[in-house]
Amino acid sequence: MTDEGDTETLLAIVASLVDEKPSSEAILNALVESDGDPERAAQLLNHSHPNPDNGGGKGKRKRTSNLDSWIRNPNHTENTPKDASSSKIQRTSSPSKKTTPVSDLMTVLKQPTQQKSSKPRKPLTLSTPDMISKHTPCTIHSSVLPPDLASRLFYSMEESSRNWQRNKWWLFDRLVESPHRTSFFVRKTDGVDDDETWHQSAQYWYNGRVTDTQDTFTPEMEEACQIIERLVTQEIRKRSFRYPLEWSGGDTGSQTDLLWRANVAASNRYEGRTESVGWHSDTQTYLGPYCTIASLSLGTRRVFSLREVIPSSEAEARRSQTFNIPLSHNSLIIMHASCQERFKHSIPPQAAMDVYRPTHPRFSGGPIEPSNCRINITFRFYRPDFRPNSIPQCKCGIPMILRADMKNRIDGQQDKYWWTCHAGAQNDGKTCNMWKVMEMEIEGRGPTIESARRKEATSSGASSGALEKEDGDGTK
Ligand SMILES: O=C(O)CCC(=O)C(=O)O
Ligand SMILES: [Fe+2]
Repeated sequence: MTDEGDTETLLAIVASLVDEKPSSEAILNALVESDGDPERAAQLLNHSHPNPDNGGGKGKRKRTSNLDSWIRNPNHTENTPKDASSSKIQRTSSPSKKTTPVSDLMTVLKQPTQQKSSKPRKPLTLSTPDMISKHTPCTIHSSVLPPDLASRLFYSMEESSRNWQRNKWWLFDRLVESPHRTSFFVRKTDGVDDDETWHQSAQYWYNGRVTDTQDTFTPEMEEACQIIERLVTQEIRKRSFRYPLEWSGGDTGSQTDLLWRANVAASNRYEGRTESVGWHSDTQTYLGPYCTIASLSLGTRRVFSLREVIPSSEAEARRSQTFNIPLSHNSLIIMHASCQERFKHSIPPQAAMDVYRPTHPRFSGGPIEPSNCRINITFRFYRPDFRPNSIPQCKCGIPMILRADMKNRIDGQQDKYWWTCHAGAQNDGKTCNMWKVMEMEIEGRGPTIESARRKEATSSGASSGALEKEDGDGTK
């Protein structure tokens, strides 16, 4: 996972800007006080109380035009942690001494900052499917698998996940580590075609770390996937609005066709109430724009938080709202199109947590074994038009990653995506900093909802004939 927790990102950045490391608690408090701005938080920690709005206090550091050099060459001054009283910012488990959970430059650039003068709004708990559909681009589905399959899947994943690794990658000059264990799986029988190159994409999940892992769906995952694919397809068909850049391939209109298929899955293990994943949106390198992700919860109930990133153009007019959604065993949350473009999500640490008691024993006649573990499986449809050999490479010679420009999005019609260098994650923080705008048509990607509509208009004679471009075949 390339964009591990944004709160962790902020923690590491602030830590890199101060001389003596304050506690995570002190950094979080400073971040709360500075509305999530790492530079201001570092100033608060370095000085007693500079006021950036009236010219700054003594030693106020000038923001350089290049954030990268700003992060790499902090002008350290004295360090006086400020003990702020309230903390509405999402707390995550404390970073370890050697490693600090974080991410990459583009994540930093896309921080969901709050309005300068306003206090964060109180989080709203969404406890019913209707509330979730009303406030977010998600739908929730409880008891999605037959109970015995859900139990079998939980047991098998719980057992194998004991050996899963924590993701490790470089952020600037420090090695950081995810506050949970994770693993990536490729489907044996790719639901879309016979292409086996999805195995290459596993490397991306581990932040570019070369790995021999060739995990494929277990029989229980395959069984669950077949149920989930049908449900996701039904839910997509029910959506009243489809975004122009959504994938439209394979939709013949037949009700038995599957619009959405999972060809990979990523799984996370959260032990106890403190393991977490910080604020992030999922990188869209192989998912493409306006993707749909189906996330299955097994084991202990944890809260899933969503928070809208307010576009810069609306920052003065409205404030972001955090939504908390409790996810119980055997529930599926579908993050529909626009969720990765508009919202960040997280699994925050909790003050308390109920132990999970499986309905079925691990072995017939065996005892019920309570657990404090949550397993999450995100079933993902990697698009044929974003297959590994179509991903541009940066000057470092490795595949770039794709991100939506969340802060500058407009209306879902003309939004931008950026390809950016990702080498630094595994290269002692060294990156070529290359980036470029993703251009669907020029890169020959599709078919999309938009290109399918144009094709239909052209073939029905409704078009003026100006739109004659063929859709890409997705193999580039
Ligand atoms: O555990 C979850 O529900 C969320 C996991 C997640 O956000 C991810 O794997 O990208
Ligand atoms: Fe995610």
